[in-house]
Amino acid sequence: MLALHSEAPDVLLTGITMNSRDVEPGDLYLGLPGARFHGATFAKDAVARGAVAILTDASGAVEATAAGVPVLLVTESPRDIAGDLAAWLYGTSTDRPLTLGVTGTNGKTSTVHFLDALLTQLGRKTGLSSTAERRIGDEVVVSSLTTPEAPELHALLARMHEVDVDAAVLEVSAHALTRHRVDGVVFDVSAFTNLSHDHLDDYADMDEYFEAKLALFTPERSRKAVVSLDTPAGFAVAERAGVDVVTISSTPGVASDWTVTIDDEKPDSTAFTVHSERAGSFSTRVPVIGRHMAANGGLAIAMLVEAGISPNEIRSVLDRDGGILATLPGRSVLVPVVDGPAVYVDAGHSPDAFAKTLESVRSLTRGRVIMVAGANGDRDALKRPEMGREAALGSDVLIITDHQPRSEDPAEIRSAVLAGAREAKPDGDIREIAAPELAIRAAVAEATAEDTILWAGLPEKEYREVAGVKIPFSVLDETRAALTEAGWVTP
Ligand SMILES: CC(=O)N[C@H]1[C@@H](OP(=O)(O)OP(=O)(O)OC[C@H]2O[C@@H](n3ccc(=O)[nH]c3=O)[C@H](O)[C@@H]2O)O[C@H](CO)[C@@H](O)[C@@H]1O[C@H](C)C(=O)N[C@@H](C)C(=O)N[C@H](CCC(=O)O)C(=O)O
Ligand SMILES: Nc1ncnc2c1ncn2[C@@H]1O[C@H](COP(=O)(O)OP(=O)(O)OP(=O)(O)O)[C@@H](O)[C@H]1O
Repeated sequence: MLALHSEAPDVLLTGITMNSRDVEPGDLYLGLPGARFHGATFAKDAVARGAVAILTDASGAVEATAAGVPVLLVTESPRDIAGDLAAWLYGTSTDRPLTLGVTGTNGKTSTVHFLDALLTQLGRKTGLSSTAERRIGDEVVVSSLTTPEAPELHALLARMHEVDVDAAVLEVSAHALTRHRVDGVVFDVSAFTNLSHDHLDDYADMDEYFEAKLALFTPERSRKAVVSLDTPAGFAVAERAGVDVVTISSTPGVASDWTVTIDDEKPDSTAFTVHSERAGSFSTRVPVIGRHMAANGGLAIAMLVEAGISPNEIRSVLDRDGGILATLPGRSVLVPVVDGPAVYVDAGHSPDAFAKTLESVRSLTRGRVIMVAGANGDRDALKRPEMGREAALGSDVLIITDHQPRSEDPAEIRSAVLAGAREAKPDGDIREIAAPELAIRAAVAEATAEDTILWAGLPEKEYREVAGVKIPFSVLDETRAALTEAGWVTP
């Protein structure tokens, strides 16, 4: 499959990358075909930055050869070997920290942040890769994709090993599995959270999306798996996984190795007990609302026990600290208001995420639930009416607004969400306010101290992408400003 394309002198490779902009001197540059470009187009740039060899396919051969360094030709799909090549070059098959991975439609980011917090509480040095953040110990690494491309991922693990990171916690997206980004990584423990409607722009149907996730649970990718039975897909993963599986459930009445039961729900935390026959009970809390978040916290604890960390050590740290001390970026963030409405912002952008967060908000609200919601452009359009439906069914007042239209017409996105909402609740109080800064102000104007406002669907970023342009915008700052202008005190 591999062929040397030029009269190649010996070269010493010290790194590997598939992005010309990230090339370091001594790197092997992978010039791979993509949706927009062929990576070989950037071969000369890569060499100018210090690439000492190029790997490409037949269609990239001419441009790669013109760059003047040895070229390796891969006749079939070169992406398929990138992970193994990177693992070999960086030695990450053996020299890497304890590696934990989480996949599923929702709860990946939350679970890896719970894992990271708990490991830190246990005195372990951690590395983390999530949608929200990428970090090696205290060193922050810039991230764009949820799961980095294989060469970047292996470099990350190698660097973690170099600086004595004890455990790496990684979010594994379906795209990462489909696109070979985690190839060459064998997770010590991997986990499955749930499966619900999302990403049907990238996958033909839910079956294909499920198969993408299932690929994590093979001996090439995982040693052991903790699988949540909270959605029907969990049962199918447990049945079809090619590795040892232990199951966990937060659904009453479902038999599983680990169970999560809710003990208490507060506006700023959820107390729960996670139990297994072998490890006993852990009664603790997560600093965020929702039974689903307790399920994620229980999953994190179960993963650490299954990874071999002593249950008693975990129990004593949880008791000492009063729970898992995580800060979840943008996930059900409580905006403090003195004697006012409870206000949350949540990054959830799928029908099930809306439903779960609304359910927990409802159980904590004496008055009305006022929701500000929107959907993003250039992503699965089929889920928009379903998001509208869940939003309408779970709230008393629903304000549909613009989030990140990206290249799409925002009015069309709103109208799809509105259609689902109005169909589900024809007599509901459902409004359309395009500008998000006005939508949150309308929600605040409506709210009494007994009510809860939930603004869901926008990540905690410093911008919104509109017509391809990133406009400065902070969902948290905007919410605080709206509350202050309305006379509420926000400490
Ligand atoms: C569908 C998909 O995943 N596409 C990713 C993919 O694009 P591509 O292979 O089509 O690449 P391309 O842009 O045509 O470029 C071809 C090649 O030239 C290289 N290049 C390109 C330009 C340049 O100046 N130099 C250079 O070397 C690129 O690195 C690439 O290897 O490789 C690019 C480089 O790594 C990624 O930026 C791009 O992610 C796009 C932006 C994306 O939106 N991905 C989403 C769908 C995604 O992966 N999301 C999941 C999370 C989903 C979730 O759970 O919410 C994720 O893990 O992030
Ligand atoms: N276990 C769960 N079940 C259902 N919904 C959940 C669960 N955990 C979190 N959510 C909802 O999904 C939203 C996103 O959570 P999180 O960021 O942890 O998921 P994710 O899988 O990383 O998603 P993404 O990478 O697409 O942001 C949360 O803000 C919450 O609304």
